[in-house]
Amino acid sequence: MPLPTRVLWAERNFGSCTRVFAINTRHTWRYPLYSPPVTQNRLYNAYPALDTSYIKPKTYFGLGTTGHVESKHYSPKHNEVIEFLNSNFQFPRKTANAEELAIRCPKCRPRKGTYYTAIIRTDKGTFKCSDCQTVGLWYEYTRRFNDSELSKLFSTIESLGFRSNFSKPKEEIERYSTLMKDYPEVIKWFEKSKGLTQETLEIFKVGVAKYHNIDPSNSLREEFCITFPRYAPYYNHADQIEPDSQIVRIKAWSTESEETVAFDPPSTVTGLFGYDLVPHHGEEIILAGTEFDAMAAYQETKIPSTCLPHNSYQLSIEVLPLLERFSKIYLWFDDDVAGQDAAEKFAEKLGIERCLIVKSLNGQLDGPVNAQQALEAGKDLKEIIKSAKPLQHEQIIGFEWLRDSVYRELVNPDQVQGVQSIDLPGLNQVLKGHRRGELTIFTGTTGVGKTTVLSQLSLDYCKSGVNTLWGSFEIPNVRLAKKMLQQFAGKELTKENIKEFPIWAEKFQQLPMYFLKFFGSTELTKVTAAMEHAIYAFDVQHIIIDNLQFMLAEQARYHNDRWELQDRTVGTFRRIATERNVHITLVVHPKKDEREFLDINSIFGSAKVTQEADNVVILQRRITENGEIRYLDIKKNRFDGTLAAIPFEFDHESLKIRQLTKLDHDSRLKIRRKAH
Ligand SMILES: Nc1ncnc2c1ncn2[C@@H]1O[C@H](COP(=O)(O)OP(=O)(O)OP(=O)(O)O)[C@@H](O)[C@H]1O
Repeated sequence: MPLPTRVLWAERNFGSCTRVFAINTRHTWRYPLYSPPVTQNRLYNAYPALDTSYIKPKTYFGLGTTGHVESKHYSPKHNEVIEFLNSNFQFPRKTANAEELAIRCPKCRPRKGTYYTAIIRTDKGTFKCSDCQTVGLWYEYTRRFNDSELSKLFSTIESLGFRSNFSKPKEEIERYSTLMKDYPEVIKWFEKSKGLTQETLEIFKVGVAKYHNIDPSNSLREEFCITFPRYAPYYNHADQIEPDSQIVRIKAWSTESEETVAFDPPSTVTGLFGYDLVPHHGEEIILAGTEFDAMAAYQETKIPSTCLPHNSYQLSIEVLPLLERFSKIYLWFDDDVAGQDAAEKFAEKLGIERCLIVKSLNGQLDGPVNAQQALEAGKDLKEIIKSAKPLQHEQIIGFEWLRDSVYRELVNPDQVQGVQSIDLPGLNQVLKGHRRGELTIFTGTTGVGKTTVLSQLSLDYCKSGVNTLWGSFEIPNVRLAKKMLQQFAGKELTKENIKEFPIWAEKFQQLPMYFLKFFGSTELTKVTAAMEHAIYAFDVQHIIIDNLQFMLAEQARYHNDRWELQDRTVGTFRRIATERNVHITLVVHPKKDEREFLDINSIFGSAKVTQEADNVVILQRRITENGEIRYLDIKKNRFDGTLAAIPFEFDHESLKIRQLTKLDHDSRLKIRRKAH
């Protein structure tokens, strides 16, 4: 398809995706070709024949951020309405009248039945909703669209790197599924251990390929992998109504280590597993936890099924537009504490009136906890899905929900305790785990290693699926990310081994780790707005603020104002932690204190700081004749009161700390005592 006019673009990195402002030069840059801005992939989807000579990358033209069509009297050009609807994943539907399309109303969301209650004229862009009776011009349609939550741009959060193209030619990627038939042993494995048929694998275009396993515990070798493709709608020509589908991302999963080896490309792109199976007029979909669950659910119920795009409970903003068209969404995650928490959170995000929560246990005390296990155990998945229920309103709780939740907590005490640290098992013994909804105050003298330890710990939890947001107000993100990458790789990356950098970086990029772009003194309202957005857009569960003093620097004129501001800030973080159910770790410097060991009163500010906290951790340094010993000293633990100091040593190569065994610790102290 020829490009209608010259197009320039301005590219900016927003969160985990690159957004492209496409600007139609024929209209003297008055409005972007797409409104709101589209991702690079979407621009290419719409214009596969896009000539790169038309494009001036990485230039920001300073248009209004959402790029509204400016005039009320503007009438859309030929095909502009369809292109706009398609590029914003509106999935318009044909009607008896060739000039009219059925669309979702930009204003209302009907409580029952289909969402496609509005009609839009393809030539004028005027629309009318039969449900709420709203009538509007094209200008109003685009404006409502731009004002919606989904289209708000986000410029305060970044993730690392952004390779968004495949590592191999697309034709090769598309061939993966055809290779599966040459591996009967793999097909048999799916049948025997997962209960999934060859037909299901073919329907979902599951394939095989070799990918590098770059997990730190494995050598950097290629592994035989199962490939699960993610599909996105694709439009071949400007007036196409029913889209085709194309592969936009591959998840490579090793049968040997039973873990995800790679995402190709690593950066998040709009696309979902099995999305190509949804009929154009489809009204319902099952959103399961993993590909195995999605395939099991589809195989038994024949309802189109997909799964979460990442390996954690994260429903990122990129895929939300793909789910907007459905009036019924079944959320089928593990029937345990974490899975049901996620189901409730996602139901709120997607709209509780259209979500039904599926519980595999179905009130049973034990048994299979997800769709794939239910299939393997010979359960009737159709019956399970029939008993799915909507989320209760948050202020009205039914006894049945309470009963299930209490039961889940009783049988999964470890999950209630929180995510366990792999690097520092001693911390699990004291704090019992990393829980949502808590506020941790972290302190220690200058240069004792606060950032280093928090970087390692946050990485540790993030690897276990805790979506994390870092607010580093003292050191720039690049330096923090470099430290984190070194800890992740377990070694220093230098000029000599720079070849390994892309491999580690790509693996790192797949972690749900985000960074606030702020640096130095920043207003609290700006920080909290960015935190709120990250919680919504990336399902962030852990936020680290390093540190309070740098964030508030020079914002208060007098000493007392400073304390008042600090108290107010801590109070606000406390409220966000509780209300939004996220763990906030706040680094606070101690008062000037020369004593060898700090205590809870050494923390800068008023007593409110430690009163508001659920946990207080002090990084201590004890000088001995045999060098020094550092400790993670837990001074407050609201969960169960256990307090202890965990001694550790530091490895300069990996920048990681390692807990000292009791023997090591005692022998170091003994030398000290002997010396006295
Ligand atoms: N346990 C340790 N032993 C020796 N060196 C360490 C240890 N932990 C961190 N370091 C090194 O000390 C330096 C300072 O560490 P870091 O920035 O983590 O300290 P901090 O307490 O956050 O500092 P600040 O008070 O300035 O915020 C870094 O170069 C780091 O590699």
